[in-house]
Amino acid sequence: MAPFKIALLQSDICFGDPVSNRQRLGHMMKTAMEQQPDTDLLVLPELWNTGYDLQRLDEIAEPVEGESYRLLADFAAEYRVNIVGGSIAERRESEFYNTEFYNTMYCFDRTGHVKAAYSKIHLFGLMHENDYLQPGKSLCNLELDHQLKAGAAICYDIRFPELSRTLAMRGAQLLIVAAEWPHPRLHHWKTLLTARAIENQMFVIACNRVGSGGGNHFCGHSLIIDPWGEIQAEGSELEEIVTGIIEPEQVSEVRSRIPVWQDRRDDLYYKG
Ligand SMILES: NC(=O)CCC(=O)C(=O)O
Repeated sequence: MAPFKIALLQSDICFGDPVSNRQRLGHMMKTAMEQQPDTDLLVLPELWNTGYDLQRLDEIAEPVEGESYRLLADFAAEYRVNIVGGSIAERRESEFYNTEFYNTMYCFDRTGHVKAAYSKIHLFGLMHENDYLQPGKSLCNLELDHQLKAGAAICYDIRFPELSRTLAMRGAQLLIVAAEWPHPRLHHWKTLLTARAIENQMFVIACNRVGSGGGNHFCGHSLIIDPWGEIQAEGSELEEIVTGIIEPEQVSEVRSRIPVWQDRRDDLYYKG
């Protein structure tokens, strides 16, 4: 399997201003591809179109396949690159004709076709998500370039090891995380992501935003972690593009060194 070149777009986000955010992220995606034209995968942060301006979702959330979605799809096709589009604040009409809002990640292949969609399943009460958003109802596994198996998570999701374990058991060799993770929990961010990599013997790549908004100051420190738990690349707390190369073979190599998959005691674990 060929090495995979990754760029995490660790951007700031303008609170409640999708037009500026599309300009900002559009520019950053171009810069990433100019700096490294053979990049295989771009990853954006969580809620990059609106930030956490949840009170104004009625005004600023986008319809399904709205402008932010189109920006990502068109860019993926033009630059022949895979994109995991962080997440977008999205509006949907329910079957009862109510408007509902979701925190949704779209993943595009190199032709601009959507490969997978994932709406955040664990809503984060500390940032009032459960007052405004509906939780997603399914998990998300996907395949990049028909060779690299991945699973998706959004921010708070990384606190739930059952999620990454399930994605890994469904074949994921790579966990892709989009986040708006604030201080003072930088230590949790790094520790949880490293634990997810070590316990599942998988790559973890995580794109966090920087800057401030809605009373939070976001940590940055986007990470590329290998299946042995070593940090291959780490962002600062400033806007930047964090890059790295992952070698998919390392997953089977690490899994053969410590056989945790064979040694699991599924017969004893809690099943609900
Ligand atoms: N946007 C989020 O889900 C933030 C999660 C977070 O900060 C945490 O501590 O968990």
